[in-house]
Amino acid sequence: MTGDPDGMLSWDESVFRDEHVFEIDYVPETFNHRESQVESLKYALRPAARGSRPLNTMVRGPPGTGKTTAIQKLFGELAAQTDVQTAHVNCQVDSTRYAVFSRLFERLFEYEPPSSGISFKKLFGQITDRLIDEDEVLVVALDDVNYLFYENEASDTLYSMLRAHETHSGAKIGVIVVSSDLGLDVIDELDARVQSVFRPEEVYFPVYDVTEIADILGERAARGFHDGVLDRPELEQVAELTAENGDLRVGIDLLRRAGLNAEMRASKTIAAEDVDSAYEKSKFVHLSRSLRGLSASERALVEVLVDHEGERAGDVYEAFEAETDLGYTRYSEIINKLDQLGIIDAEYADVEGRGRSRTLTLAYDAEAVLDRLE
Ligand SMILES: Nc1ncnc2c1ncn2[C@@H]1O[C@H](COP(=O)(O)OP(=O)(O)OP(=O)(O)O)[C@@H](O)[C@H]1O
Repeated sequence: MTGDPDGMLSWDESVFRDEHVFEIDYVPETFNHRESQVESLKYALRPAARGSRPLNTMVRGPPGTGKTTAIQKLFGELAAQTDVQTAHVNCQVDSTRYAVFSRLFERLFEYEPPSSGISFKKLFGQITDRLIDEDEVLVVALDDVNYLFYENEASDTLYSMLRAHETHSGAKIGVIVVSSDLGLDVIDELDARVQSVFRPEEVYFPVYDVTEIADILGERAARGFHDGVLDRPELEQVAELTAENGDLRVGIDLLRRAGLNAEMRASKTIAAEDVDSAYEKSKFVHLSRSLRGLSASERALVEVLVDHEGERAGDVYEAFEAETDLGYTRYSEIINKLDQLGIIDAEYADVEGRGRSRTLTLAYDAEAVLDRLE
């Protein structure tokens, strides 16, 4: 970087060489520290490259541990080197069986199924016919599959997919289910009829340790910042804060925000204070992501809770009903989902004279939640 020697940025300078590398959808060039997981996935997928049905796989691990990235990388390789069809479905967005299969249709045919709505049976038939006619193998990654469980759609979705080769002879579909909800026992929560046909290979993605985090983020910083912008002590500071949370996304967001903070001070280098103040926002990346996927009524409950923290579920319901007109059953389902997502805590407590009742609290600072709902 050129400029005056006092370490100040001039108007036409930036600490960023390429800010895009800090964005959420950026697929990194190098993907270290996940060698054994990638090997296991390759082993499961290898039959597909030979034209056979791949082994079904269950990928588990906390948020931000590289699960999606590993699959994207392997799908990219399959697309470049084989005829295998791959489909990555984000179940946070497509959270019903119909939506999932619409996405598969779109992937294979390169246009959306008719919006007038065709029956599931027909949609499914068109997908399998296509695979049989073209003699293609399809690998489906159901990413964030926990969302299908929250909507009670997981068993139906998997059952159709796993039995495709029986119901439509010759259709070869393999599935990779990906869950970052460690409280969810995927197999246990499926219906018995699904359990009897689903014996997946298991691949676990543990959190990265602080050394691995520093290595990965150091590499990202070298691509994203100009030389000399981020020194070792600040990189280590970022790595330690990230390790506290375990989600690599926190670290990537932290790098970008710390860079912006340095620029705000017109400084050519990131200082410890830039990292500290960035962390006040970056530590909430997970919350932001969870909130983004919520429906209007789910958001409404979060909003109601901001004013009714710590109250009993029955009392909170009155305020919720006034906002949404929804019944108690749906209300209970929403509580369960928000609890599983870690946005709220719903804990049973004994209430005098009224038996056991759930008390609802936000799992995060109310102000941080409100900021991110807007
Ligand atoms: N080994 C790695 N090398 C480089 N970047 C990585 C690595 N692992 C993860 N990342 C980056 O961290 C971020 C989160 O990774 P990813 O989305 O793959 O996590 P995930 O485990 O799928 O998370 P979630 O369960 O929340 O969906 C991504 O931006 C990705 O680029």
